[in-house]
Amino acid sequence: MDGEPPTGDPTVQPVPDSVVARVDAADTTLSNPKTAVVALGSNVGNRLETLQGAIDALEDTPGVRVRAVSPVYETEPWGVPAGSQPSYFNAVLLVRTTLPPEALLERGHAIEEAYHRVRAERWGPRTIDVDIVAYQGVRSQDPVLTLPHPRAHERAFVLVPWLDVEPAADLPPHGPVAELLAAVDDSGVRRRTDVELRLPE
Ligand SMILES: Nc1ncnc2c1ncn2[C@@H]1O[C@H](COP(=O)(O)OP(=O)(O)OP(=O)(O)O)[C@@H](O)[C@H]1O
Ligand SMILES: Nc1nc2c(c(=O)[nH]1)N=C(CO)CN2
Repeated sequence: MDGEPPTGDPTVQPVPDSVVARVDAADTTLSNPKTAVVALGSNVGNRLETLQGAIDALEDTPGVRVRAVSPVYETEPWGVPAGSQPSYFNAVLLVRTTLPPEALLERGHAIEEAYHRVRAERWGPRTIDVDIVAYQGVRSQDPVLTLPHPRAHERAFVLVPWLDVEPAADLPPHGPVAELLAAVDDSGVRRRTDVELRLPE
């Protein structure tokens, strides 16, 4: 018959090159997880339970594995007048993920919503804050997702727990986290040895 493919199976259509390229690119992402640094903070409600809930929710996300969880630090609110807010619990996680950075941020926002975080004022009190501190070598100036996080280098409440889980950490373009830490005031960052966050099984 006219037009019959030479292979003999008339149902097999050739796959366009553009589709093959897209599928191959997706496969590379899936088999090539990246490391991201995620900072958590909470200063409203049961801070420890909320941080643990956020860790568990991240672990339950397809394409995300929580690899390391820092100790818990009780920290003085940064960027607001002294005494105007309750103290925070802060922690930092290392995650391995096949999600692109934007999808990881979206997941962080969904977790914030699940904890009824209210965005009323800049740096206002919150049940949970999920920040992407860094995503394996990615640099972005996009205000929706700036990478690395544009204020991480000046925040002892991020640098101290980050160094715990990654002693050789580096924060481009600022430099080694250990050196950055030496340059900031960490007097308001106290380790809470009486409480602990669990790495999900
Ligand atoms: N690396 C990042 N991690 C998380 N959010 C980011 C990042 N870069 C940009 N953003 C954007 O910042 C916006 C405000 O975030 P959020 O309300 O958590 O700020 P904040 O925690 O009060 O302050 P800060 O950004 O100083 O930590 C978010 O809607 C998000 O799109
Ligand atoms: N101690 C402390 N201060 C903050 C924190 C935080 O997590 N911990 N988060 C802020 C906005 O992201 C602003 N100030």
